[in-house]
Amino acid sequence: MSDGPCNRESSQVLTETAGSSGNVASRLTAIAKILPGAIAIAEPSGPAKRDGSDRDYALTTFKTLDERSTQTARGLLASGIEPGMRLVSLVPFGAQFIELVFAMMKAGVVVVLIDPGMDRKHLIGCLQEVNPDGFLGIPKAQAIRTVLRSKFPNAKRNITVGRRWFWGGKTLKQVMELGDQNPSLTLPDVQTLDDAAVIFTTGSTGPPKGVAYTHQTFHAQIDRIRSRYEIRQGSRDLACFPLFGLFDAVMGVTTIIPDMDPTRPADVDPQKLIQAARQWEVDQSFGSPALWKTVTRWCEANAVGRPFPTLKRVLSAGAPVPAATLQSLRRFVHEDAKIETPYGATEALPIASIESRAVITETGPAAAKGKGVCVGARFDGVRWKVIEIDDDPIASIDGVNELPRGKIGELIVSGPMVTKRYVTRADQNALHKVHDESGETGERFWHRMGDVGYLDEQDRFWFCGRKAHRIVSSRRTFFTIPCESVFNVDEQVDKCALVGVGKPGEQTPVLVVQPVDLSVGTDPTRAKELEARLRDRASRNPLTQRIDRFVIRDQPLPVDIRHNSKIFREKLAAELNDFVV
Ligand SMILES: Nc1ncnc2c1ncn2[C@@H]1O[C@H](COP(=O)(O)OP(=O)(O)OP(=O)(O)O)[C@@H](O)[C@H]1O
Repeated sequence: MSDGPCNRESSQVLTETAGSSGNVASRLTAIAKILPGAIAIAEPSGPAKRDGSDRDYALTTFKTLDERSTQTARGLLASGIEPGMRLVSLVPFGAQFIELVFAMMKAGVVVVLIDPGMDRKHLIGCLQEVNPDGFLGIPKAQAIRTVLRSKFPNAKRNITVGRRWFWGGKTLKQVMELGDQNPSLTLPDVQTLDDAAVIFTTGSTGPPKGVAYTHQTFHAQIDRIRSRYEIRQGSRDLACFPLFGLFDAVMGVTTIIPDMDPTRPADVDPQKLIQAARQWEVDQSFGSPALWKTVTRWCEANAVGRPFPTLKRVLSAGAPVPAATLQSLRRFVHEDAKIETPYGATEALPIASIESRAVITETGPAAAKGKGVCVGARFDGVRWKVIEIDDDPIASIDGVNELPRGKIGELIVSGPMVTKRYVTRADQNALHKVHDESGETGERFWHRMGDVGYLDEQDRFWFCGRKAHRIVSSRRTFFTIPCESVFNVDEQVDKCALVGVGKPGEQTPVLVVQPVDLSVGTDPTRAKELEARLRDRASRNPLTQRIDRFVIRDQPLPVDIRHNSKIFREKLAAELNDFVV
């Protein structure tokens, strides 16, 4: 497969990165030199005004962000923390979070980032497996860590962000004082291939996996995101997806921290976003599909005109975004806005992207007929193949059977943004990494995304669901996304999930439906009406003809915490299997 037009851009990307030090945090220092007085972060301070007028914000310039993170990095090193140590960040998203992540990276620390909203059992398991050298966290987090300390035998370097109570370690204030007292302490010389972070997957297919990020991974991500989305210094981003604040800072973009609970994006108050967007003339925003659904629903019911007139770049990732949501959102943002849906995974990001107009006019209507969700064309430097589905490890690329265009299989990817290994649940490495001795790709391995779909004639990927969620009956395989799309077009269906009951090979597909009006689930007459309509839809499409079991719920479907958008189909399947057994 040729890289075609990507080659020119790749050399440009390489040149851009080559000039900087290996440490991704050095990009912040470079930006601070160019834009010292520009605002890096604006964070609401005090409550929103009742009349919706301008509110107060605490401001951090790029110069301050860079200087303070350097001072803290020196303090970390002076307090005995060594490059390469793993420190867990347990600081809520905000200006301080961004500053501390840069400080840890400048000190050469491997930053462990974990979703605070993650299921408690998984959270403790993930942290235990990561075996951290310490925790940098707010008092509440340190108190819990102290109670559980036997689970973290190596966690000796603990820093409290705020007041320290009955546990040991230093406070951030003490660390910063140490930094101040050691102004000539040299920061480590970090290489691009050194580990920078451990970031966890969302856990849609079992407990979250800890992914090792090198500085190179971040460099590759930043270069591609900036170049494909034409992100310029001076932009203002309403960062509804916390990690994007880190990218903003190194791209010279101002991060406006929204007044919302980042662990519950679907519960965002759209009026607060509108107010912030107006006050800051925000031109960019990143949020999950569930967040944009909440926003568009509110705007449809309440908004007059365009509530986000300056918003020209909207990014939404993590799960498919329905064409209807995109179409609706277009009415509320700048008329020339680009609404992009990047596709990728914690292990490999970004892989592909598609703009809303292509979805609305072309790929969305095809998706509604069960063709899958087109996630677009690949990013510069990405290589991809669709191979025959296999649930076992594949040791070498020589052992894969590549499928022709249009055939559904599993997607494998390679490129500089693709991470090499899991550091927790390390057994998953064999199932997800494929060696490529030829090194033709520039990398010596491929990552199996765990997603199924196909490539079209324009080399775009059509996502058909997770490999682990496919339903294998005695007659055929059902892929979740194409089947569900056939039912999602019903105006009474909010979301639905196709899950399998029984053993793989003998599974029966069951469609579990979350109606728009949940009370339908407790009203047998209306539930029967909805079921009859869905049955009719099923019978009219060859893909869904064999689906004849429907469950109409009176509760929302379980979804992930990070995006509120990925349906936890495994939980549903377990519930149904228990029920049937
Ligand atoms: N634009 C998109 N459209 C559809 N699905 C997407 C998109 N972007 C990401 N995804 C889905 O999200 C997955 C990556 O999510 P993430 O890395 O957060 O963890 P996860 O895969 O949900 O969890 P786990 O790997 O632990 O099961 C992709 O493999 C894909 O299934």
